Amino acid sequence: MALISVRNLYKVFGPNPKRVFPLLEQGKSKPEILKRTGCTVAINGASFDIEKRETFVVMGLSGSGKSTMIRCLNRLIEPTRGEIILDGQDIMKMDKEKLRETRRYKMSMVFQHFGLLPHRSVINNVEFGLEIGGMDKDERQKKAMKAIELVGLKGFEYSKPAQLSGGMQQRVGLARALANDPEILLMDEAFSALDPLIRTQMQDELLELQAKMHKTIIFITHDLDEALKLGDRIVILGPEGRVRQIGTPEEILSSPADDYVKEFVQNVDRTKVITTSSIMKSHATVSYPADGPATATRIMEKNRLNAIFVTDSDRKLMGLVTIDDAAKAAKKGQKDLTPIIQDNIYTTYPDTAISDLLGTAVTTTYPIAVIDENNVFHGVVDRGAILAEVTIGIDDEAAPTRLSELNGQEEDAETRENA
Ligand SMILES: Nc1ncnc2c1ncn2[C@@H]1O[C@H](COP(=O)(O)OP(=O)(O)OP(=O)(O)O)[C@@H](O)[C@H]1O
Repeated sequence: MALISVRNLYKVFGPNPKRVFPLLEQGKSKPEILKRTGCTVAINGASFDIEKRETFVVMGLSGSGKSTMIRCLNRLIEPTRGEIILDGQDIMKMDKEKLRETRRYKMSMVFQHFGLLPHRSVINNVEFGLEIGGMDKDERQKKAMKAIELVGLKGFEYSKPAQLSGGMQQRVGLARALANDPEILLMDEAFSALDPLIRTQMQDELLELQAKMHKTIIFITHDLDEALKLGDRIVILGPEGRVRQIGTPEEILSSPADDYVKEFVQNVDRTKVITTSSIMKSHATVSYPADGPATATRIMEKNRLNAIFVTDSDRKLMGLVTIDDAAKAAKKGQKDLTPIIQDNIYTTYPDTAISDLLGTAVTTTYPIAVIDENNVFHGVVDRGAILAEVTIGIDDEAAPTRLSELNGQEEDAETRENA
């Protein structure tokens, strides 16, 4: 079951927002509705599920409703209509006390501009929420220290925010959100105010932290690269506050739902996002010690292969034999594959980005074997599939031309001139 389930969520800002719904049903646009009613449709019928422990990115251009969306999830902004179910409980129906408890213990927020109290030290900032919640001093300081260590700020606990760089201030913001160990982190453009280098570093650190913490993270950004890097799944909001697509980075890049998303993603370097698993193919193997050179030769001939991978009885990859070696060994009557197994072959993992395979792809003669962390063989990626991914979307106007075509064109020109 999803941790958070959002159904038909609407937020309309302005006087008497309910009168906007008939206009929405008639398909009136956001600017038209604003003109006619003075109301702004910020979220227009959004539905999605957020799974436990995933990083769910809400992505869209300025004004598409991202901040409104994340604030509706904890009702910092009161939705106009819809349902938000958190762990089986309807947030829309919670009374003030229950809502306060949910905000305090279940979800914490990290803001773009850090939101730190300037006169308080790092540790006092981090423990602030716990203090408000009435936790005693020893316990809250212990929790705050743990969070400070987690974000790599040990040694700075008694500094004031103004003494820290932007990246460090945002670490304090993150530590403050983590201090009460909430299940859900709401991060609103949390890295957008940082210099590009620091921003990249914080993204990497968040990925590392998340690998240890396994929180459910809802991360808002207007930056597609950031969304693709951090998101397990991404929801793309259109300018009219509608959900345009929900999917993994690979799904969004490979099959954009409409022209809006297509335009969004067209300049992204796909090879950095698409991973080996999406272009992996199955490949014939022989099993050691059951199969010998004669079987290997037969399978290669049947499948028109010049080499075949060898696995042990647990499908662990041992190496590869070529058809020449296998045929020679079979002719000599050898039964054992061992002397002809080559183990100087290339391997990769299912989650490796295709861009990391390019160098190998142009040098190796054989497909690259895809294995998991236990060395179990899953399939192969070949040069053709890698190049196909790299060349998608490349404008081929200046591509090489066949010599015969060039000659043909000259002949045509001559014929025209003579005519
Ligand atoms: N308090 C408000 N009153 C009226 N309109 C609002 C209010 N807050 C947001 N809006 C409008 O709602 C729409 C969505 O705004 P929102 O801030 O959620 O978008 P966003 O995607 O987060 O944009 P940005 O990245 O610029 O913050 C916009 O058209 C905005 O002008």
